[in-house]
Amino acid sequence: MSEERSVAIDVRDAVKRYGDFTALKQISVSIKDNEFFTLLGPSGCGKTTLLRMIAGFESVTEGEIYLYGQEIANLPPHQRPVNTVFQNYALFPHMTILDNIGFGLEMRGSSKADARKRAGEMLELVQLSQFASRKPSQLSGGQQQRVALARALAPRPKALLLDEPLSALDLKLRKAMQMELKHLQRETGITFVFVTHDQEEALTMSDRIAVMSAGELQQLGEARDIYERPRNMFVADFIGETNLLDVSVDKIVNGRAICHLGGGHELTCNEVEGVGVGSNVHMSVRPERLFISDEPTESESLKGKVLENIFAGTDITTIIDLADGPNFTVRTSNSDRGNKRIFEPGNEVFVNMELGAARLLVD
Ligand SMILES: Nc1ncnc2c1ncn2[C@@H]1O[C@H](COP(=O)(O)OP(=O)(O)OP(=O)(O)O)[C@@H](O)[C@H]1O
Repeated sequence: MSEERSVAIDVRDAVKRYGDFTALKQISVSIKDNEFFTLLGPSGCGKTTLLRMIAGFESVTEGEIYLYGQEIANLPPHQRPVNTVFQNYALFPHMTILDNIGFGLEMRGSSKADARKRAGEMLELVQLSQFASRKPSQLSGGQQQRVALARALAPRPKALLLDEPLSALDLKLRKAMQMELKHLQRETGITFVFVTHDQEEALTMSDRIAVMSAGELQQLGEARDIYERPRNMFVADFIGETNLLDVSVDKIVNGRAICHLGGGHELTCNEVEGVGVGSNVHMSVRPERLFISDEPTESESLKGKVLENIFAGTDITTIIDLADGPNFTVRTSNSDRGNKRIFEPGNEVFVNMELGAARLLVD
């Protein structure tokens, strides 16, 4: 992703209070032009509130929001250069698909002819031209969602705000729509701000992700960075699966922290500012970054015993018990199984990982 992109939406120290309750605590994020940006977090973390503040459906208690350089506190929703797609589509049931898209354009001052022309183009974009004269109830859930997208894109917003737009769809359709949305964003070059509580969806679709919990920003970065270098316990645990262990820092050598896991086992982790020798902290290592062997194969190697194997189609999950230490979950892909021995319960083995796979977490 190019770094020169200009800032589309700039949220500066935004606070949202509902009476005594603080739903957002000083959030700052800069969303770039043409970016697929995701607000990710569990239910109640404040992501919808932030999206609604950008859209203009909620006031900002403190702080500022700039859209393309313009402070928008006093701008009503319909005057902001953004449009929103809601979870429940909110299509007009008595209107045809074409009219559903054209209606909003006419409300904004387009002539009937222009509105119909633009609506037709939008239906083509979402590949629903053949359904132009149907009513929403005559379409599937996925098709209705595409109509909602076409309608939101029709007035040429600079940014599209999407509030859990795929959550009403079944898993298969949802996966297909994830790809479609991603393509649509690339094709139109419009900034997408996408809200979801589904970490896999966020990782699949986003250029960058802001992970939120309890009204606070936990980490902001590219999908891969967030997955591979989670900053804290919350992010490591919320995104993907991980081995989350209690460790104590024994030594700091050349910018690396040598950590004790119990039972005499040691691992080398990254050094973290503010975490000194003697600190009791948490460590995360992803199951797919671990390899099992009967001899140590990497500099980071821990001795243990296989407890069980769980077959899950594409991969096998193995639980390894370190003598007097914690358990590790190891994921071995089935695709390269020919090259890898599958160890049986009771086998004495080593759990190996590259230097850098184990990450210390700040809290
Ligand atoms: N109008 C309101 N009055 C009082 N509290 C509110 C109001 N709207 C939202 N909240 C609270 O603010 C917090 C954040 O809500 P928000 O809808 O932004 O969460 P969310 O992360 O989008 O969750 P979900 O995924 O469940 O939609 C929640 O605790 C919610 O109860």
